[in-house]
Amino acid sequence: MTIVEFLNLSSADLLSRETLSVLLLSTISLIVLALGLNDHRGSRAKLPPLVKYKARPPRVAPGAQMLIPPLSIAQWPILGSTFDFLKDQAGFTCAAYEKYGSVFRVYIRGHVQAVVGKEHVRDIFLNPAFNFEEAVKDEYNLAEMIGTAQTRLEPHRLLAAILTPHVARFVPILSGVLTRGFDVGVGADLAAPRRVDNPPALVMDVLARATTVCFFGEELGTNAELIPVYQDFASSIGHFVARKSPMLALLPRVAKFWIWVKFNFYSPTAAYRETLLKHAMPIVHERRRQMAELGEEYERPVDSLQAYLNTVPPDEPVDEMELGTIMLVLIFFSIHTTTKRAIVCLYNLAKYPQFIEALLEEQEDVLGRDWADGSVGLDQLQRLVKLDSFIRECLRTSNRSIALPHKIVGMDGWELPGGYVLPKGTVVNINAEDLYYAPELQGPNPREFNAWRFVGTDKVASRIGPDMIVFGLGRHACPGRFFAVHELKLFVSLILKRYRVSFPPGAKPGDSGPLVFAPVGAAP
Ligand code: HEM
Repeated sequence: MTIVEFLNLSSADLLSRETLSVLLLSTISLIVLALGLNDHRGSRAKLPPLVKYKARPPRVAPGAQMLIPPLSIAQWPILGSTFDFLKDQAGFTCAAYEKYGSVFRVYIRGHVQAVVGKEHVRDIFLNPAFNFEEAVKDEYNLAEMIGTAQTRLEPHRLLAAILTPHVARFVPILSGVLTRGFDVGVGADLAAPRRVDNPPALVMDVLARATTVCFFGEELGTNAELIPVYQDFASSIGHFVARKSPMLALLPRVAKFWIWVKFNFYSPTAAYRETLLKHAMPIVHERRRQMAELGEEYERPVDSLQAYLNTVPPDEPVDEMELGTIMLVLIFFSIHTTTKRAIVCLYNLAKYPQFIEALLEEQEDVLGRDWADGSVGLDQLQRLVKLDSFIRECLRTSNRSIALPHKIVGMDGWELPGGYVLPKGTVVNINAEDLYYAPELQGPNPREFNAWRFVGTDKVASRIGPDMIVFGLGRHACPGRFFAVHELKLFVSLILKRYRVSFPPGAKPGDSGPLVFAPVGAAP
């Protein structure tokens, strides 16, 4: 939620059950605050910008100064710098960097947290002393929220078994379903330009169907009762994870308690799982019946659901809790993440039309003209190098400024240049501005959107490294990134093939708002 959205909350929002409940919890929290029992060590009175660290001194090399890094500007009680940060994330982060250097602390969204520059990325992602799950556990327990805590499922291993090996076979399926999605969402035989008022909703609809057809097959992927589950599950969890309510955003302890109450007494996850299973189980039974009856003769569907069923011994029943959770895991990690980046690609096509001609030329050279029906293959997608660079540039330029928190768990204190020490338990974020706009990592003029920035380099869109952490890095790096990039490539290719996207007359080019889809040939 931006500050503008916060200030524009209607009285209905303010009187909503959630806000009122949170207000009550907030009052309790304020009393706790007043008693000094919280850990918001951000107020000026308690923590001057640069202090000697005294309590529980961490182990440091002999002679090293024991300094914790400075706390950034504009501190308010409880709010810290939250609103300044939300108002202009990039400006706030760059100003703090300018003032304090590569390591500083911020007091945002109810926590004092550290922010470090690009030179520390490897440490944070590759050193097991830093832990992502522990960082977010202060606020919520994702495994409990999406249900994996009640099963033996490990998302990384799961995808290695039921998604990654099948990605090549999903490519033609994706192109077919995406084509149909655009037929419905924008129009199959568009004769004149059409204004789309809510492009993000269109993108979500098109991608949710395409993704879930690959995961669960045609019938479940296009099931009208399940489409809202695919679209809403992640945001229903994200509402809590991102702490969208202003009260939740500012009071992490209250938020944690609220999430605990919500997920222990009226878990939305259980309801979503039940709806999924209601539709999935008859299909599962039918597939297993045919597997048993026809054996090798059975033409097994190409989807992740079938890949999972192949692992269940024929004489054992399918564990419904496990299957339902697998479906939720796939939905949770894939749809919103990919949709968000597809929306960025869409608006960038409208903002930077100068790149379109070359993208189209490449498309016709590599794919020919009649590929959209599902005849495209993975090898062809891999030859779309200009498109790949365009997508990586979209990924590079669309990140949160302070991102990917990890908690120091495996050492008493982390020593940094300048004599600073971050004690065990500190949550450390990456300064994404420093990383994504450093010429030594990204090439010349990093603030400029250059679609061909990565052409002729080995930096493909799915390649992670200390210069690209949009998919994380190290042990927990996103296992769905190859699938996601293929999907983005097909999504952009289809738009290029069929439409010219622009902002409505008089509208300022930006990252949101209505767009005009003109059929190719009728473009202005
Ligand atoms: C553009 C789209 C996507 C983005 C930006 C993205 C980003 C991320 C990030 C940042 C992480 C955390 C990495 C870390 O902790 O180091 C992650 C983890 C994960 N992603 Fe993605 N992701 C995307 C698409 C997908 C898709 C399509 C799937 C397929 C289901 C997927 C499945 C997962 C899973 C299962 C994890 C957890 C891995 C673990 O905990 O070991 N993601 N993703």
